[in-house]
Amino acid sequence: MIRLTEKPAWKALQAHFDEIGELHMRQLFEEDPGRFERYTLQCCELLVDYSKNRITDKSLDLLIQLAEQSDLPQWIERMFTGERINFTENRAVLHTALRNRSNTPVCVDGKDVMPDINRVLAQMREFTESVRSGEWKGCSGKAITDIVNIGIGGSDLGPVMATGALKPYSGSLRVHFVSNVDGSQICDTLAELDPETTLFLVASKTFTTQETLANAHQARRWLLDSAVDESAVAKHFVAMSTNVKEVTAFGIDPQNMFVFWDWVGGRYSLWSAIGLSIALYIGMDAFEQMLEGAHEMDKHFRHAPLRENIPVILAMLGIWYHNFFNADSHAIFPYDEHLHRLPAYLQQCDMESNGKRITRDGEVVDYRTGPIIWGEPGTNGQHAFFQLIHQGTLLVPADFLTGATAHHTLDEQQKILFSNFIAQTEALMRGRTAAEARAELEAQGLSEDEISRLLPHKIFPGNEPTNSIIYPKLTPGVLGMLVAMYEHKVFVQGIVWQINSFDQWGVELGKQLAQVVQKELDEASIAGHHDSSTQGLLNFYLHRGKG
Ligand SMILES: O=P(O)(O)OC[C@H]1O[C@H](O)[C@H](O)[C@@H](O)[C@@H]1O
Repeated sequence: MIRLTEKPAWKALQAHFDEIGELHMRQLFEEDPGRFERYTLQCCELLVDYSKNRITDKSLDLLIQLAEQSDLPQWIERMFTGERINFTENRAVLHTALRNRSNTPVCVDGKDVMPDINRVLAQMREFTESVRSGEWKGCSGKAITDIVNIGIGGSDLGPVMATGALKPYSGSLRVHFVSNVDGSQICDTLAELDPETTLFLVASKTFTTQETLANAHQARRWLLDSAVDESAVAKHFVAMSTNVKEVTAFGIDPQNMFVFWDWVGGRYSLWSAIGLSIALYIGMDAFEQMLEGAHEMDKHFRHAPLRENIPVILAMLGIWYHNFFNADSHAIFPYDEHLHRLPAYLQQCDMESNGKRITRDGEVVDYRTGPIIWGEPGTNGQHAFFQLIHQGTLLVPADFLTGATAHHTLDEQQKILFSNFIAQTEALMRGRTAAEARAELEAQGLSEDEISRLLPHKIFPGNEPTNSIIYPKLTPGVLGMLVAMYEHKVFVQGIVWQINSFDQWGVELGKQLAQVVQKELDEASIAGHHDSSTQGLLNFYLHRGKG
């Protein structure tokens, strides 16, 4: 494998950066009135305007050449056709099959996975309809009113994000999420609930995750405290997992189990049975609309030429900033309150996928890989950290997302929201020159002394890159498209960076050490092999702050 930094397109990008790295977007817009037309892409209802980026046609040519020199089209096919591209875990990567609404066969080792997928979707439909209609009864004969999803990481973040996003489509069931091993979360959640009308969904791909099992056992004890006997578990617990053995060992009837498969990565699993809480909340029809939206994006990603391909363009722009401008982070700003957990969801999707430093050849990389993903909904961020983006010293490329229409009827507020979306992306691009700042201060009637004192503080460099991602309304289909768009963006970057985006060995070490420490705490005896900091903290805990 040719090292990334040895590729001709990489070297050409380096030279190109030296030429245009300082160029201001203001100038690019002034010189080129067709910039919006040329630098926008559409997939169904989704419009992506990437014109406010520090690029020219040549930058795009070179970035696309880099994608080609990374064999991206071949890698896309390898993923969609079920090759075991997650080679450190020897697994295929087929979350796209979960939303393959055209139902064409998708084979892993010669076996079509579509019949199994369709079987679980049918099982989810039957179950969700039964719970939502009140036909499914709890152990005392009452209908279910509250769903508690117990899971963490990929078994939590997707459902949390999607149920938040699709709240306007919800029915009468309330949904709660317990992920943290901190007992406060399950205690606070259960305190509001009635065991007779609560249904627990234990969501865990492996069914061995410590946090999830601790919370699930606690929920089971809470239920049984008020139930006549253990048969209540069958009416109040279901599981979504790949591990039948552990689900059975926990005491959940395999009849109440919704399976998925090892070729579904945890952080790509909201389309699978892990999405059961979403389906219960919004109904199976709306859940399938979400799958359809994702499928539209999959078709676009698989078939659109690289230059017109939304995830490819977003990915290559990210590479442009992280690798050539040395940007450390990428921000996600949804101007859509319902997407308030999208940044958290994308943190796992992106950072667990591309936070790697070893190439597919086992070498340490000599370039940056995955960025820090962060963000908050607009307009809240504006009143908190936007100062740094406008006038600080760091370059923070950002995605701004919004819907043209809201689900509420407060048109005036929607207009204010949209105005802010537009104003921020414009201000970040244009900035404010010294001459503009001076003119403003003069118009306020300030003395020359006051003007020269204030002027440097009133200048905005601008030239901060943003993508504007806009849709008519946040429907299940649009949400599916958005999430699939980001999944594929992450895929493209992983391919170019020559890493495996689908394993997550980096989460293991902490888990192993926690077990050692837990044993020491159980025995109230510390083995003494820790460093002085760790030892001191353990002593503090054991003596409850007195030692
Ligand atoms: O679904 P589970 O097997 O319980 O795993 C939950 C989470 O555990 C680990 O921390 C992994 O890093 C995540 O990718 C995964 O989503």
